[in-house]
Amino acid sequence: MLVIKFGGSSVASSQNIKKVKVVLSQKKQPFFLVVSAFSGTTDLLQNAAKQALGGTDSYLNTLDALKNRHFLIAKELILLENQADTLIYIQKQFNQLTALCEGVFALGELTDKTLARIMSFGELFSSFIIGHYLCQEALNVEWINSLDYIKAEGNYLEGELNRTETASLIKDLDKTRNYIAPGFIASNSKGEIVLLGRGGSDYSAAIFAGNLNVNGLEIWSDVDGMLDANPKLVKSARTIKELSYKEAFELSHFGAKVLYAPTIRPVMNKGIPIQLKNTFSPEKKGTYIGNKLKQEPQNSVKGISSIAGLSLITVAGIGLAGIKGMAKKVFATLERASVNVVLITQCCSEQNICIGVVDKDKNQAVTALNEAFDSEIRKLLVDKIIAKSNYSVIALVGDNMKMKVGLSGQLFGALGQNGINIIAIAQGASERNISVVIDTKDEKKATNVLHECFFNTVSKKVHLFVAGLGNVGKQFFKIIAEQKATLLAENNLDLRLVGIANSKRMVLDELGIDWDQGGVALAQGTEVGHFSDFVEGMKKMNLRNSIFIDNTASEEVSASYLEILKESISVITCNKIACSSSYEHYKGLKDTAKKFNCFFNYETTVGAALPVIKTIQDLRLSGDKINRIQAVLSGSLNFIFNHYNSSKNTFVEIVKQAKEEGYTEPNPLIDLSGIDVMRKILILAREAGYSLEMDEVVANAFIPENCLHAQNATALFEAIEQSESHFKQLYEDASSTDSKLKVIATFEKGKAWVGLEKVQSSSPFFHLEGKDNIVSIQSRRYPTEPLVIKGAGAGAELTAAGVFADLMLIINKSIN
Ligand SMILES: NC(=O)C1=CN([C@@H]2O[C@H](COP(=O)(O)OP(=O)(O)OC[C@H]3O[C@@H](n4cnc5c(N)ncnc54)[C@H](O)[C@@H]3O)[C@@H](O)[C@H]2O)C=CC1
Ligand SMILES: N[C@@H](CC=O)C(=O)O
Repeated sequence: MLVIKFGGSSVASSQNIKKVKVVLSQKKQPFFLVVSAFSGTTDLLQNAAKQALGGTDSYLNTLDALKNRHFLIAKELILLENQADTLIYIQKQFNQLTALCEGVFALGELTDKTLARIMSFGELFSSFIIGHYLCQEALNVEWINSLDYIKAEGNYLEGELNRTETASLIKDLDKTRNYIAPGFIASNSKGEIVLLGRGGSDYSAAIFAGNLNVNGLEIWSDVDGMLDANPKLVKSARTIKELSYKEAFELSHFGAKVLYAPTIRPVMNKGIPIQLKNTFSPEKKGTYIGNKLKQEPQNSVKGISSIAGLSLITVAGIGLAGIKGMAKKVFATLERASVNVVLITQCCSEQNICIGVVDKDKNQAVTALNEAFDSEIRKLLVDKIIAKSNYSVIALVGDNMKMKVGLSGQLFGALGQNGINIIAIAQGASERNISVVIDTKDEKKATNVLHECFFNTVSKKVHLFVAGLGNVGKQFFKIIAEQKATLLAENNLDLRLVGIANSKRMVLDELGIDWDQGGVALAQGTEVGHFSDFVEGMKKMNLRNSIFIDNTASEEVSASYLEILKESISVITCNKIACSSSYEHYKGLKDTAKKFNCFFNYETTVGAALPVIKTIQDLRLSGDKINRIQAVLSGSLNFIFNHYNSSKNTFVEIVKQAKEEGYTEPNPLIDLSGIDVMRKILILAREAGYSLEMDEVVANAFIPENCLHAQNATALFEAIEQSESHFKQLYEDASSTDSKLKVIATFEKGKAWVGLEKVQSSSPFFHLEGKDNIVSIQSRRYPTEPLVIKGAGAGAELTAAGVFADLMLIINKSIN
């Protein structure tokens, strides 16, 4: 014999009940069928009772709607000539139900005993209707009333099973016949109705299964089995194929609603396997729970469960340390107050015991504890006891977690990397469950982080927020659009664009924006008042593995890094403003990134994609000391002076060309004035370990005053045009001595300076072609022959590639 239980959604309509019949008719052995109420019925019955208690007659409408639904389903399933018995039964039961609600209405009183009676009708209706239908379909089932077989005592809404009496009542049932019985309901020794708790139909089925010692228990619902995480939180949650009883218990206890936790014990004791199946996809295997696990689990962690609505109560104080019986007093007090303890932690100093309870119990628990410890509180041995709410518990579950070294480290590391604070930790000696308490606002993020961390078949999502869709920004989008599929296939990485902003608009979309359509999405985005709107949106989304990328030249955007890093969101930038702002701010950004377990990468601020900053950092890390840096750091200025020939073209033509080719800053005055190079040498000096400020960098401007004061690019071009003779003079002075003009930045002995110099063919800078940069570093290890980095140092595509490299560096360090 099999015991088979169908949940509320499986019997929600006549069509669904027909599917149930198909499943049953394929069974090759007798079955004992347990059904839930048609979905939503128990809630409506409870509502009707509460409406009646509230003194409004709206309960009558609720009951009417329920009656009509039950009549309708019965009429759709049962042939006209067979309907009478069923309809009469339903009508009689509804008469009783209505009378009960009228009593509640008249008395203004609703006891648990009455509520249990009212809520018991759903399963009685459903089992009776389905039983008659199955008989009509020749499945030959006998309807029995669970009230006559399952005995429970105590709380009317969540009774405690009387095992002995239940066993003696069930044992005489005939295992060669088919039965149907209502789930959820039992009766006590006085014959009153007692419920088995919400979800109790699973438990009813397990009680029948255990006592009849059947071959198996099947639990059919509208999901494919037990998932490895809550699918409402984790879209990539997958069905677990097999679980031990204990694993299933841990998972169902901690929130996996597909199986009511008490269900496991009655069948586990007899070694009866449980199969979780989907009524709407019966071909799927579902989840097997039992002793005979066929597959060696690949992952030590089988599932991640979570429950919200937890309050933490801390009993703390010097009076707790070393005094025997304090813990006993805490738990005895909570037991007397009927408070269920979800989680306990105590540190070895014994100065505090932290208890997790569900929110609804917190006031009761706090009052009881404060009363019990009144004398200790008065003597200041124990602090006044308070509860803090809005917490969630997340648990990793798996039998094979035992003795797995490093697992907790992985758990804490993954959460820490995403800025998720762990408030309390609990791990049993069985090591089957490690639970952490976190703020509920982080529950979804944490569950996803852990799911990606412990189930390596799931692709890892990286959430990207990008500011700037200009020259560099567009190239960056293009690179990702081209690389996305390869990254997914080869690196299991899903780079998801969840936010874009430019100076005018922004879009935020957790589901992801197409990398090919960034511009289109942005054009339809909302207008941005201030960049802080975008930052607020990022914070609110609170997504795991978040990275912000600044492809702008904006001061406003760069001013937001600190706030972003404090959210544990890494920052990548090619914008030089933040790194060349005050030393204190620059240092603060680096320190904040470390403190909040994230990264601040800005390799492209010097030499575009050339590995200049990384090289200096590595030299220092390995103990080298930088003594001197001499460099050509402006791609655009090198391009301009390499291409300007006063007899063939004008200076303004070349500057315009440099801008068009994407080498200059959005405002080319930043290049021509020397500011861009000053910023760069300042950044390099700081990376070399010197706390220099921008106003300490000495620069000799080579453009005339009228150019220096131009307000925008157009005005600048006009001013340059008017000053052609100045530039011609510069050119001729250099070429008359076979020299070339180079803007050279130098850092030496704690000082930095920038200037236009005439270099001769003997100089290593003489042959620097096109838009190239060169950085020559002298250090303790490279005292005479410098370490030289040379190559193209400007261009949107190269810079975007450098930004992408910074992104992959972060992903490789933190996510993979
Ligand atoms: N072109 C190159 O070779 C290199 C450029 N860079 C840096 O790349 C950055 C970007 O340069 P380009 O792409 O040429 O500039 P661009 O002017 O073409 O694009 C700038 C983008 O930033 C957006 N933006 C401006 N203010 C904003 C704000 N307040 N909020 C949001 N978005 C804002 C603009 O709407 C635009 O989409 C600059 O900081 C530059 O120094 C760094 C290394 C090399
Ligand atoms: N405008 C810059 C671009 C790179 O930082 C330059 O000319 O080098």
